[in-house]
Amino acid sequence: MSDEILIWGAGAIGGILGAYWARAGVPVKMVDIVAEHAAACSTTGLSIEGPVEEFTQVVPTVTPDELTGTYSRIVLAVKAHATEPALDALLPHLADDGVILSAQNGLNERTIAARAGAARTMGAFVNYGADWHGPGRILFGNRGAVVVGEIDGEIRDRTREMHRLLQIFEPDAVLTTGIWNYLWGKLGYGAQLFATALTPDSMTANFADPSRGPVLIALAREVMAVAKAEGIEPEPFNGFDPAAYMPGAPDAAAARSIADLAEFNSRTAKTHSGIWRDLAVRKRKTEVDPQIGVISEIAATHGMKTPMIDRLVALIHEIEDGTRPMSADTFAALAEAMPGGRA
Ligand SMILES: NC(=O)C1=CN([C@@H]2O[C@H](COP(=O)(O)OP(=O)(O)OC[C@H]3O[C@@H](n4cnc5c(N)ncnc54)[C@H](OP(=O)(O)O)[C@@H]3O)[C@@H](O)[C@H]2O)C=CC1
Ligand SMILES: CC(C)(CO)C(=O)C(=O)O
Repeated sequence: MSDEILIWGAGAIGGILGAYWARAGVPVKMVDIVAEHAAACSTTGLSIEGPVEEFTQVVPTVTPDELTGTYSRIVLAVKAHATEPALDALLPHLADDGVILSAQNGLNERTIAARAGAARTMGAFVNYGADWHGPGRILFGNRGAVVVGEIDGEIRDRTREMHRLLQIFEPDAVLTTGIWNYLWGKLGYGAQLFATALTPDSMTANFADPSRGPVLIALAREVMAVAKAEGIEPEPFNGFDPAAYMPGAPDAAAARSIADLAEFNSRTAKTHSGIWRDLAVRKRKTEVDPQIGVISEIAATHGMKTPMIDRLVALIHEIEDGTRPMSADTFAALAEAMPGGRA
């Protein structure tokens, strides 16, 4: 069995982790389906670009069909809708007593636990900003919250070890007994980010637009109400304040969180979300179903309705299908689902 940490998905999130760990001398290997990217990382090196830090680091990287061996620690960093196909190829390489760490947006830990077993699943919440710019090139746009924890809340030796490893990359990384609280917080923020991608505008331009604030607030309120029904107590991070969107919270608190998110996102070199990038640059499907659609499925188990989320998912699909543009009008179409009608 190999001692190397295996990173499955060497894109924006996984590639940065791999470059930092390799530079620190941590044995690491990456796996990615983009053969040109794997070749560049292994030979000329992976260039981390942007305002946080710039360096080039060789990181051994292979395509899934080239991988051999068994690994005790695998970091999964593919988009949420690639989780199942990635697991098909990954599971034969996971040691019986090994663990998969999900470094993704969404509730992928549920999918991983169903396939790999709960004992072989660990959760992470990542909010640093990064974009894959081409083979061997990743923009590190900004530092952001990084949190790790077991899905059953216990802290084990392996959890402490993963926390120590994450601190090599992000010194402020947090070790938590409540990883689901962070993942649900990110779902609320994630819904807002999907809404910003209905338009061509930057994340910060969306959060700073007074006419869009009420829509972004209504979306997060819907997600936080579902979190509450699930018995989750979402955690705040980088300007997103879950308490501000909880049932009964004053409008002023929500408005303050929106202003804080405008401010946080004004300081990144990654101006637009990964969702916007999938739609506008990569021209491909987004993670909307496993990341956002799942919220209405969970809401239904509590007898709750999520009209804003449902409308958001439908609008993103229409952009993916080319039947709607990314525009202010498309954002306005989301506003029509607000409680009481338009903002
Ligand atoms: N980028 C960011 O700033 C942030 C992203 N996240 C989350 O992190 C997760 C990863 O996103 P991100 O790094 O941006 O995505 P990227 O698309 O940049 O990276 C994922 C990489 O994995 C590759 N891949 C896809 N399927 C497989 C597979 N089956 N086996 C191996 N490799 C595969 C992709 O190839 P291909 O492109 O060809 O599909 C791509 O190179 C997502 O859930 C995202 O929402 C969270 C916080 C911030
Ligand atoms: C904007 C960001 C980086 C926030 O973490 C993100 O999650 C995304 O690009 O989808």
